[in-house]
Amino acid sequence: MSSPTGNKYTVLLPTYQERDNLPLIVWLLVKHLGGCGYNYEIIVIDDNSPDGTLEVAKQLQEIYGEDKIVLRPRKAKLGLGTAYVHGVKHATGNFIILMDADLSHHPKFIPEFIKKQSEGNYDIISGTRYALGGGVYGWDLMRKLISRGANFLAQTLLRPGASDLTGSFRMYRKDVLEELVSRCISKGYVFQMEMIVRARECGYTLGEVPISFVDRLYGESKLGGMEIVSYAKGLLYLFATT
Ligand SMILES: Nc1nc2c(ncn2[C@@H]2O[C@H](COP(=O)(O)OP(=O)(O)O[C@H]3O[C@H](CO)[C@@H](O)[C@H](O)[C@@H]3O)[C@@H](O)[C@H]2O)c(=O)[nH]1
Repeated sequence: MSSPTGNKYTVLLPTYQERDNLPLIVWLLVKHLGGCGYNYEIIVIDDNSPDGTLEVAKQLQEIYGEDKIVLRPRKAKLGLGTAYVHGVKHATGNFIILMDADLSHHPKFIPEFIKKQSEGNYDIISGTRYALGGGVYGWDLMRKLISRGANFLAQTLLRPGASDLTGSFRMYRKDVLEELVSRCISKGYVFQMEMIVRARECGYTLGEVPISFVDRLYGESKLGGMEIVSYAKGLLYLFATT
């Protein structure tokens, strides 16, 4: 079946300890991309998860095919930002979707990203929790405050022209993403914010789609104290240098 838009979409799924989430997120991606006739591939970038995530990914590859599920594992946990950079090198789509593998980002929004992109011919589509129609469900008050606070600080200091700077559900033109990762120095969660700052520097256009972010049911967040410190350092660095 040919893709309704004539494009190929690569989904990058970074995984660390996502054995229980991977089968469902992959099934939902197959349903919302393959089921709508889109040409797509899913690249799983696993960082040697001790829970056997890679073995589950191999089983999914047998079910859905090697052209649909591509495995690009790494030997150690090297950080979320670098996992995306690694995945981009292997992507064959002309649009690339970055998202979490823990079911916080529902694949049902991807056709909305695709529609928005084609309506405005945007370089980047960013899913936003912090604009009208978006939301966060399942986080405790502390986690909501951390996310809102980080976003507010970044908005105030960087004025980047995107309402959700810390979110990670986005779609990029491949050449745009390649250019941005070549400029980006962040390795961890702060990568998402730096990408938007670099996009503004390059003059790329950005459209937003409201999304609902739902906290994971299985497994645990990897956003610990060290990541928060590194986010704060990254924010100050971007404020001072851009
Ligand atoms: N390969 C790889 N994957 C990783 C790593 N660290 C995290 N991941 C994967 O990255 C995704 C997000 O990680 P979580 O730890 O589940 O993130 P979260 O707490 O739900 O954080 C969400 O909110 C943050 C703040 O808004 C976002 O910055 C973040 O991207 C994410 O959407 C998951 O698929 C997780 O397995 C890593 O070092 N390597």
